Amino acid sequence: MHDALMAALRTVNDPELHRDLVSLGMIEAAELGGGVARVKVNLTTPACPLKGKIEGDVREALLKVPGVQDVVVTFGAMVRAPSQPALPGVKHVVLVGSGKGGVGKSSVAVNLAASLARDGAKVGLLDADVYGPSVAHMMGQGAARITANEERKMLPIEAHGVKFLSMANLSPAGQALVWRGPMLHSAIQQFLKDAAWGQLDYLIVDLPPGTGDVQLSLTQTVQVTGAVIVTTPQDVALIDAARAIDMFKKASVPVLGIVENMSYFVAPDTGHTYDLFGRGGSRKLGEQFPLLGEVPIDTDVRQDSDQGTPVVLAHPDRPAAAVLTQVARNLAGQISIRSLSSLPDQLTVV
Ligand SMILES: Nc1ncnc2c1ncn2[C@@H]1O[C@H](COP(=O)(O)OP(=O)(O)OP(=O)(O)O)[C@@H](O)[C@H]1O
Repeated sequence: MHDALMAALRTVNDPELHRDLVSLGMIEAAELGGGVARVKVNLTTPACPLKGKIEGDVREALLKVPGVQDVVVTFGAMVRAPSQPALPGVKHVVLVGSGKGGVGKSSVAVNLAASLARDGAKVGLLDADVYGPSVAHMMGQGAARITANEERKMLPIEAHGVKFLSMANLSPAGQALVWRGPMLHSAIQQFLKDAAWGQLDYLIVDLPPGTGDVQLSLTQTVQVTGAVIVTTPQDVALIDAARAIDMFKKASVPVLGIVENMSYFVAPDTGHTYDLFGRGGSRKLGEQFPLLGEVPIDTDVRQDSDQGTPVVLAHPDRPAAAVLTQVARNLAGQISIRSLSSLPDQLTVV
């Protein structure tokens, strides 16, 4: 009967990876007892954007097998590392960049990290926006100070299920750090390599805006899975975003997708939607990059940040939070696609 179940499961494709669940090695167990088929599917990320669809397709396929009256699908998840993991213990480093400042890059980075962690992934967040580190404040840990373990490695601070490091937690509160190029390079190296990140599925890196030394230094320091570009819809922001895309291209960093932030505003009193900056402009950046989501302007995004809890956790039902959650899942899906496209045709079959 196991064979019959597996044969049926071979007809179910992962909708994003376009290969069947069996050859992808995603079926951990499949058994039939008392007319009930019990299947455990191991997803390629706990933040799988298409979990519901996979469950429906598995159910439909198994109900066609003679003797199956009911189907129980359970899920596990294991994020697969690329052939060359980014850092020891860290599977994927994802850069969050923007061409220009103030487009909401840090807000997106923080909410991506919190959302992936809430979905069950092991997540780190590195604030490499050394000129304006805001992650610590947005995580409600502006006053925390970084300590070291017995191996003299920096211990990331933990909040909202995310481990993070920020320059803001090194310097006395409210004081700016003045860094020059080589110091910046070594500071970022240390944050990446001399920190006790432990086991991480995703290390999200909030880059400084623009296309300067820090961004390049990072792409040369570790094997990066890819970059997310945050932009707003107006032409000036898009021109700068195109420049950032070009920088990543030259550094051989794949662009995993675009996030259009402050895309539109829904008036709370009338429900009217206003495209303040000309919504949808990021599609002009080219069809070749997935649009991970269009995030509306929502005062809760700012207020929750100021109060130290990302909006995806503080107000998950707000439209902006729902989009940001979907952006995180779409990103996780893109990372799975990237990691699996480099794997052989046939993986372990149970
Ligand atoms: N979708 C949104 N709705 C409302 N406010 C937002 C939204 N996104 C970001 N903001 C607010 O806009 C301001 C700038 O956001 P943020 O600091 O994330 O931008 P940034 O691109 O990282 O900026 P910098 O270039 O300074 O690093 C913050 O006050 C933030 O709370």
